[in-house]
Amino acid sequence: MAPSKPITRFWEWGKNIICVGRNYAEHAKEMKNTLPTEPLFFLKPSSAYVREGSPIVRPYYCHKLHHEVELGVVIGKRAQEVPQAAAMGHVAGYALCLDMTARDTQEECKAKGLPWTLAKGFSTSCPVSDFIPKEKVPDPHQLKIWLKVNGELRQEGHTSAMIFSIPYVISYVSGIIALEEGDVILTGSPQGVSAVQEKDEIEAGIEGLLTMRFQVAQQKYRP
Ligand SMILES: O=C([O-])CC(=O)C(=O)O
Ligand SMILES: [Mg+2]
Repeated sequence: MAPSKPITRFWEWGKNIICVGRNYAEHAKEMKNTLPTEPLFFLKPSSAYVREGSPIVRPYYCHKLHHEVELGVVIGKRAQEVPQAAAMGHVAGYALCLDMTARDTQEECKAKGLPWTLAKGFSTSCPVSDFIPKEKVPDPHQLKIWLKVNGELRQEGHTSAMIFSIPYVISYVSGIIALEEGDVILTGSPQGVSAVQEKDEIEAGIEGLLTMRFQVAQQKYRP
């Protein structure tokens, strides 16, 4: 059944957040990762969304919280086993997303062969902008995305540099996970990821379309 809320507030729908990793060669290189031959992907829980006005909270177990600025693709129509040629017909629009990453935890998970959930799926790990309808974006592979910390430019990337295009990612993922209306695909981070501290101000944008700002806070809770 179609959700009754407008897709302009997709982050309230409780749908899937699918994240592609290592989709920009320069970022894979800075992380000393090999280039993927097929998209690498992982999930965040939908409760990971956070909106402007609320802080990004560094988890109590993390000492190296990294920002990754990424273009989010918002699915508008269920997609299962969709060929590349039809993939863009399943897109409702876009959003700017941050794939906040507990990098030290991720390194530990990689070394131990454990899943990345603690590193990628904690609450507030997916700051998200307003919805951008697809009509406003003639070509999603011609966007400049950027991120500043305390006014200093840290990331600047062009979506033309993606290794796997948006139609390919939709086609590939839809052959494994059925995509639903309101799902979002984070398309991977360009280079320049770096650590942020409590009280840091993160500003990110898609050139010519929108900007968003978040402050970093520290989780006080200990189990
Ligand atoms: O954290 C990573 O290594 C992968 C990732 O999310 C990205 O490349 O955007
Ligand atoms: Mg990422």
